[in-house]
Amino acid sequence: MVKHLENLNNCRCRIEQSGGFLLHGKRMPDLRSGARQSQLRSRKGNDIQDNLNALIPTARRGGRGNGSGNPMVRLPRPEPAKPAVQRPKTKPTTRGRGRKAMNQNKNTEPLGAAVGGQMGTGLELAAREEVAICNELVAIKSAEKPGALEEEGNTDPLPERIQFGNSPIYKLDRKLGKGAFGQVYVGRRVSGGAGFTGPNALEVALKFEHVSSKGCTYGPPSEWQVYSALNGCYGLPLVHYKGRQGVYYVLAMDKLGPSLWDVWNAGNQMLSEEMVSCIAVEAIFILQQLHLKGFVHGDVKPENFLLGQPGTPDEKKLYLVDLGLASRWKDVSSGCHVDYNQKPDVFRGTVRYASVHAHLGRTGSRRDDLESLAYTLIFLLRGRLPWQGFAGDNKSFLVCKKKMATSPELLCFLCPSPFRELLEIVFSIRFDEEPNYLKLISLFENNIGLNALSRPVRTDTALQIGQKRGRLLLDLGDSEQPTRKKFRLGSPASQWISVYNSRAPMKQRYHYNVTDARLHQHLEKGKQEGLQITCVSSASNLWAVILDAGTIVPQVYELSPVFLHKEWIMEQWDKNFYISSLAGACNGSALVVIKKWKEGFFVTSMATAGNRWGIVMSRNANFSKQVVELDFLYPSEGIHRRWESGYRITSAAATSDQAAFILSIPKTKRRLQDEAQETLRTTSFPTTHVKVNIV
Ligand SMILES: Nc1ncnc2c1ncn2[C@@H]1O[C@H](COP(=O)(O)OP(=O)(O)OP(=O)(O)O)[C@@H](O)[C@H]1O
Repeated sequence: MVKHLENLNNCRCRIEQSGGFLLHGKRMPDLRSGARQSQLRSRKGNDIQDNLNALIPTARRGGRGNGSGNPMVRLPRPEPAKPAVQRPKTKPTTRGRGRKAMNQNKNTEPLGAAVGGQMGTGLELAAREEVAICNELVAIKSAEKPGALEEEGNTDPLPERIQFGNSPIYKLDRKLGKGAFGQVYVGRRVSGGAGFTGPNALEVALKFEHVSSKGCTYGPPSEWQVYSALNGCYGLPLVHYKGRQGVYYVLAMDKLGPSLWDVWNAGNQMLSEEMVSCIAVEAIFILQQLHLKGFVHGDVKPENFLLGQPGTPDEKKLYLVDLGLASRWKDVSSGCHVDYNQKPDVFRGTVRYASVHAHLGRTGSRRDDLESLAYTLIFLLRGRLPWQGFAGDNKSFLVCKKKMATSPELLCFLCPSPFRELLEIVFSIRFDEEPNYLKLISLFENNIGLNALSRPVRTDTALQIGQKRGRLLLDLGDSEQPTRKKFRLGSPASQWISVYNSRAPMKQRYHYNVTDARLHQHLEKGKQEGLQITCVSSASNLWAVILDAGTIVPQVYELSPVFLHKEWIMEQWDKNFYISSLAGACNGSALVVIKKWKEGFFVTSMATAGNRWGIVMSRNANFSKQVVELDFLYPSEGIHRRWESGYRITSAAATSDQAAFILSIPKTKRRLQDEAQETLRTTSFPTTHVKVNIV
C-alpha cells in the first residue's frame, strides 16, 4: 500500500510472539512497561461504532444532499431506503458535553464551526456487505448542541439572593463573565464579612449553570466534583459553597480579576515576551500541581487563566478556572494511568487551542494540557495562530491538519527560542509519560530573571530584556533527555506501509509498479498456479498486488476506470461474491459508506483514491471487536498500545495527509495475541523485506 506519511526514515516496528516490541532492533522499555500495566487493568470496550463514526460526516448525515460538490452515489438496493447513516447519539462526556461551545463574545471560534467532515452522504448496498466513500477520514465532533445556544434558550431569571444552607446571604451583583455553560456574577455579602478572598470575603464569584444545560443532565455539573477533589490546589480559586437554587446550580468561589484574554485584548492584542514568559512559568507550575492531583484540565486557553482581583496583592497572580472538561489521567483505585483509547468522533476542548491528540479523539493526558498551553502562550505573544480563520463544517479537521503540518520552527518563527523548545518537547511526550515540568519551566527562566521556584511568579515580575539574570539551580535533566523523533515535520512524504502477519508457510507472490496493461497478465498467471489476490494497492496509478495460495475460495476481479464500478459489484453480490480487497489510483473517484453499526458489520477492507476513502464493511466478518487508529502520521504509539491489548491490524489505508488503521480482535478461538505482526515504513516498495518475509 502506498502511504503518504511523515518523512520518517525507514523505521521498523515489530511485535514478537512474546509480546515485546522492537524498534530498530532495540527494546522500548518505557513504552512496554507502561502499556503492559495498562493491559492489566480492565479495558473499556472499544466500540467500532463509536470509533468509526469518524468515517462519516456529521454535517451531512440524514440523507441530505452533498453540499460539498462531491459526487453523491446512490445505488439501487433491495430494501426500502433508510437514512444513509444513523449516527448514535453521543453520550455525555464527563460534563455531559462532547465538546465545548465558545462564548461568541470571546475570541474563540463559534462552536458550530467545530464540526469536521465534508463528505458526501452514503448509500445502502447489499445486505451483507457495504461500501463507503468519503472525501476525508476526519475526526468528527460530537453532535451535541452548542451549550451557548442552550443557554440562550434559558430565560429563567437568576435568583437575586443566594444562600447555601447556613452560608451568608449573597446579593447578585454585576456580571463577571459568561461561558458556553455558565454565567458568572459577583455575589455581594448582604451582611458581615471581610477581605477579598476566603469564605468570609465581602464578594464572591457565583457561577450559575441551568439545570437543563447539557452538563447537568445527570445532576450537578461534573465540575463540582472536580473542584471538591481539587479544592485548595495551587493556582485554582477556592470554592466556598455550592448548591441548587431553583433552576440553577450555583458555585460560590473566590472572585478573581480579568482573564489573560482580557489582558491581551486590552494590551493591543499582544503581550510582551517577559510577561508571557512569566505566564509560562507560572502556568506550567499550576498545571503540574493539577496533574499531581491526578487530573488534567482539558481546556487550557487564555480565557481560562485569570489574574487575581485588581487592587489586591494578588492582582498579578495567575489562576486557572473552568474545570468543566477536567478528567482523571490517573485511576483513583489503582493509581495507574488511565487506558489509552481513540474515539475519533469525540472532541473535547476548544478548537483553537486543543492538542492534536484531542482533535483525534484520544484519551486526554498530561501532554495535552501542555500542548494547549504552548498554543496559548504563542497566541498571547504573537497575537495569532496559523490555524485561525478556518470556517465551515470541517473547520476542526482543517485546524487539526494545519496544526499537524506546522512545525515548531514555523509556528515559532519570530518567537524566542524557549517557545520553540517548549513545543518540541511537548510534541514528543508520550500518552502516559510524566512531563519534565522543571525542564519546561527552566526554558523561560532567562526571560524572567527570577528564581522560578519562588511562588507565585507574578505576571509582572519580568526583568527588562538585556538585564543580567542569575542562573536557576535546577536539575534540567538534559542528560536524560532521550533523543526523540520529532513527529511534526511539516509536509508529509510518500511512504509505503506494509503489514506482516505470521502464518503457516504458504506460497506468496507480489508484483509492484504494474501498469494497467500488465495487471491482467500477472493475475492470470498467478491464478493458473493456484495463487489468488489477497491485497491490492496503488501508487501513482501503478499497482501493487499480493497473491497467495492460502485463499481457497473462488475469486473474480475487475480493473475499472472508476473507483467503484457499481453495476459490476452488484452483479457479483448477486452471485454471492463479496469484496475482499480494493484500491484506488490517484485519479480514482469516490465510494460511499453506509454503516449498519448495530447489525454486526465490521470493516474488512479500506482503500483510498486521491483524498477519498473507500471502506468495505462485512457482516459475519468473524471479529469480536474493532478499533480505528487515525492520524495524520503513522500512529505508532496507538498501534503498539492496541497490539498489547490483543488487537492486530486488519486493514490500513492512507491519503496524502491521513492514515487509518483498523485493528481487530477475532471471534474465533485462534488467539491473535499469539500471532506476530509487524509494520514497516519505507519510502520505496520494500522488495528486500518482502522477499525475506515471504516463504
Ligand atoms: N472566579 C472567578 N472570578 C471572576 N471571574 C470569573 C471567575 N470564574 C469565571 N469567571 C469569568 O466567567 C467566565 C466564564 O467562566 P467559565 O469559563 O468557568 O464558564 P464556562 O461556561 O465553563 O466557560 P467555557 O465556555 O470556557 O466552558 C470566565 O471566562 C471568566 O471571565
